[in-house]
Amino acid sequence: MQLFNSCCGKGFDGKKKEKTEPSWRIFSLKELHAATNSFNYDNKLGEGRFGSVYWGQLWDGSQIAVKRLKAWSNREEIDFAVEVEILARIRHKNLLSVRGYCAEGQERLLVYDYMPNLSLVSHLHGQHSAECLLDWTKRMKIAITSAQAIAYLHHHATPHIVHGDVRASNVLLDSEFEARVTDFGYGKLMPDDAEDGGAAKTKNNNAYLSPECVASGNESEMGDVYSFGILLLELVSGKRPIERLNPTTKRGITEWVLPLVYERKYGEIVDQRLSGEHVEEKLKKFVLVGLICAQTEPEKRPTMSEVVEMLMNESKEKITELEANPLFKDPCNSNGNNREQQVAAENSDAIAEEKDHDQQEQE
Ligand SMILES: Nc1ncnc2c1ncn2[C@@H]1O[C@H](COP(=O)(O)OP(=O)(O)OP(=O)(O)O)[C@@H](O)[C@H]1O
Repeated sequence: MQLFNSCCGKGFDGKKKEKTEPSWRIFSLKELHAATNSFNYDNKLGEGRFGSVYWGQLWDGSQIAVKRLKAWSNREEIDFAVEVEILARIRHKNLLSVRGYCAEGQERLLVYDYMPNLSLVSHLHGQHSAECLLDWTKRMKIAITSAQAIAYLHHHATPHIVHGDVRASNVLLDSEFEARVTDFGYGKLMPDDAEDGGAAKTKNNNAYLSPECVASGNESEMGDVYSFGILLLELVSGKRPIERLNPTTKRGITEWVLPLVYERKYGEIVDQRLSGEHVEEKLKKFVLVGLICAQTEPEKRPTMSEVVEMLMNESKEKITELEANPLFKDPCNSNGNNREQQVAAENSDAIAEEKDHDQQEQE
């Protein structure tokens, strides 16, 4: 606890913080009760696996989102404090880091800045989806900035952090529709004995989870890359990561996108709500990068830094290079080509036979 008190009112790194960046601190339960109208139902923003999130307003007028964790029981308090401190140290303009916490009695609460444009999922599939506020330019910006945030976690944060839960509901949007990736590093923070621990996570997170992560239950950087690939395809197409085709059949987004890429039908992949405002070359690049990230074999996936580089690279040669990846060659079509060659060969044999036959008749 000493650790936290010594940090109150200052950034951890001791550098002068910008005015817009609120300082880290411990909140009292009383203060959070006052801010959220005693966790009133009307203040509730939603509910995740680890608890409910409430909108609140502090005495200085600033708006916060308070995550009230459930099932906090047996762990030592210092574990919570230490883990929260580690996460709160991680600062990047496209990450939504925890702003403070409250640990009183059985209550454990995490405090964040309130994001007025809520989550990406609410714009793609939820309450804001009909308004279509996310135009093509905003989507590209969200893709690049969320990739940068995850790359920062993987390659620059100390310690390096595996997000472990990359998905559209964890990409929040600020007033400028800039991405703020949140809920990173929860694997360590959340208690092992939480009533809906690992199993529920695997179940709920299924659509974004890499095959190796489903098999082993272990999170990894390559697993984050896979999840990001799914997120990218979702962002471009506006489709859910898994679609139910009928009561018994489901289809993953890659299963739908890949055949369209084989036929180079990118225009059928893009979200039809965007009514043609996309740039063809950029659309192609985002789709190809999404699929390259969401490959089954983890060793074939790029790192998140490479993903950022690919998304930002404007050269046409790079797109041609991406498109030449064997992943985008239709295995059936190559059989089809063989078949075409076979049919052509059979036809030329038949023509030759016909010629022979004609010649014989003339003789
Ligand atoms: N800082 C915030 N500002 C605005 N809305 C928020 C904020 N944090 C969370 N929310 C909203 O609160 C709801 C619950 O969030 P929470 O992170 O608990 O769950 P989730 O991300 O939907 O699911 P999971 O916990 O399974 O990852 C979501 O709809 C989310 O958009």
